[in-house]
Amino acid sequence: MIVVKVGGSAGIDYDAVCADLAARVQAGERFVLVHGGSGETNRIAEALGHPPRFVTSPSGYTSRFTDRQTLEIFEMVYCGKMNKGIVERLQRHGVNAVGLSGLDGRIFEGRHKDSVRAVENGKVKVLRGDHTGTVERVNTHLIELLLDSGYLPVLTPPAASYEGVAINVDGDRAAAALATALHADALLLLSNVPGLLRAYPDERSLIPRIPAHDVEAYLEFAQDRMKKKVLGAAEAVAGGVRRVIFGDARAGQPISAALAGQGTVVE
Ligand SMILES: Nc1ncnc2c1ncn2[C@@H]1O[C@H](COP(=O)(O)OP(=O)(O)OP(=O)(O)O)[C@@H](O)[C@H]1O
Repeated sequence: MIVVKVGGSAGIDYDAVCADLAARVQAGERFVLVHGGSGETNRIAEALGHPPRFVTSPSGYTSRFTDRQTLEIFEMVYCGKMNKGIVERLQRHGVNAVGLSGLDGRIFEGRHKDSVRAVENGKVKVLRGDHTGTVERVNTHLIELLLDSGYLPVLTPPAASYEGVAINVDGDRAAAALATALHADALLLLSNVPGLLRAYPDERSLIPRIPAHDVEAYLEFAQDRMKKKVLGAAEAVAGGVRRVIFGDARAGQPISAALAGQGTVVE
């Protein structure tokens, strides 16, 4: 079983990802796909007159401040346009994909964090009305039912809070929790970069290997949103996933290339 998370940044080639995935599914491999949608969400939020707001925590992590209106735009894009676009591509390749959010069947569950500490103009502020959280529990029953019946699950945030409220969660860390819960052999985190770069954005500075016991030491190379990927990788290996690969989803056969060892391999 392999969990693939494909991001939502500009430049990702979903046709390439879906064609590669379909061929491998048809050859008999088991996959679950998780996806993001940040680039398109930013674009649509701007167009709807409710531009995105990113906040940076005192420890340096960047996240989307998700008020109710942002959550609804987020759902339109992630669960609607992005999810159905991927399901449609897979269906065209003859794979019976089923698109679900973490809310559906409570696949992804976690605590709702209503307030966030953010550094703005050098000062720490507490912002309320945030619909975010972190996946703490993965309910795999529905996914296993689908897999056992020959469907390919295509999952996306948001998650469900314990009270049943939709919460925006990081897709990379959700995929890491999923890979752990499913005892996956590998977790692929595919995005619009060749892997983890030592000197971002210089693509020649790709870090090819990271020892599994030392992932957190590599957080220093990751800026802003890449930090969550490195954290997700650390969580997955701590959860028993033997291999995590940061791979390139911009062209070619992104899944096969990552499984062949291209990108940054954590093991
Ligand atoms: N050291 C680094 N190596 C590689 N990329 C980095 C590094 N530091 C920061 N980045 C940035 O991290 C980005 C990838 O993270 P991001 O969360 O934007 O992608 P995603 O997974 O495609 O999106 P989504 O949130 O929609 O799932 C890259 O596009 C790059 O700009």
